[in-house]
Amino acid sequence: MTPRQTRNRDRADRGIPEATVARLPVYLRALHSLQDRGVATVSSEELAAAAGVNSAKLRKDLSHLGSYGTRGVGYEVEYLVYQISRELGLTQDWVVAIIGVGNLGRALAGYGGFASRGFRVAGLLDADADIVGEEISGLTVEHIDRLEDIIGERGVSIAVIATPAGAAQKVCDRVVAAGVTSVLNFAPVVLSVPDGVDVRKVDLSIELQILAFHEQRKAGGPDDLDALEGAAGKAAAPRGATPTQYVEAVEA
Ligand SMILES: NC(=O)c1ccc[n+]([C@@H]2O[C@H](COP(=O)([O-])OP(=O)(O)OC[C@H]3O[C@@H](n4cnc5c(N)ncnc54)[C@H](O)[C@@H]3O)[C@@H](O)[C@H]2O)c1
Repeated sequence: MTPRQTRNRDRADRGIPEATVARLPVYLRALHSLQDRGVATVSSEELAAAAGVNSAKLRKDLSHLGSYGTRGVGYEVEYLVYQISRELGLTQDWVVAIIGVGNLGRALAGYGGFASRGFRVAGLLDADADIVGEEISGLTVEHIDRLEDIIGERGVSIAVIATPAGAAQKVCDRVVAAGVTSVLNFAPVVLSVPDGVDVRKVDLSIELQILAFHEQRKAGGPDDLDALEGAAGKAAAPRGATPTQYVEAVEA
């Protein structure tokens, strides 16, 4: 069993809800910014406000990690960063391959923030012979024909798909067949994957549409999110929800 599978099983055994897992990166980001400001301890109210959730939910989430804070003092920032990082599997390095090295793939390849968070880009792959061989951020773009070898040789565990929509499912099938069980999909298509494979989809146009909705509301449009949620027949997003929280609520 891989370390990731072991951790998932442990998490399932301890019954950490998926919704809690989805909020842990948000807490971590807030904690990192507290660390940057030299803050050593934080109350649940402060951390909850920084993360945009209510403090009761935050305390419940953190209790799943066995972290209860100290009455009157709060949580020790450094230790909480460690606990959440450990839970999310960020205390080890993850090897990432980016497939599709066009506008988006290049931007992702050049982003320095992955490495500092434990994600090492070890492969850039493309189908276009004109792009293959190009050097981007210290890596040479390789041909998609080498996908399976690269995944195996370099221990790739996360595939980032930045191909056009029409190519994404086939690429996904190949990475999954090669043993990758985590896919970050930027292509505007819903990928089908077997059980045991996690796909996260990033869609900036959805985020923009939600911001447009909030803009309209600020300008005196529909009063709140209920109309949109009602139309979609979905559960209510928290009032003042960030776009990401809104999407999570709508997708729940
Ligand atoms: N999720 C978002 O918010 C967001 C934002 C922008 C673009 N996108 C999507 O991301 C994808 C990439 O956008 P882009 O602007 O970089 O496009 P692009 O055309 O610049 O790049 C796509 C790259 O994929 C390569 N490619 C095509 N088929 C392939 C295959 N079978 N295997 C490997 N590589 C292949 C192409 O050669 C090209 O280099 C598109 O699907 C686009 O719709 C998503």
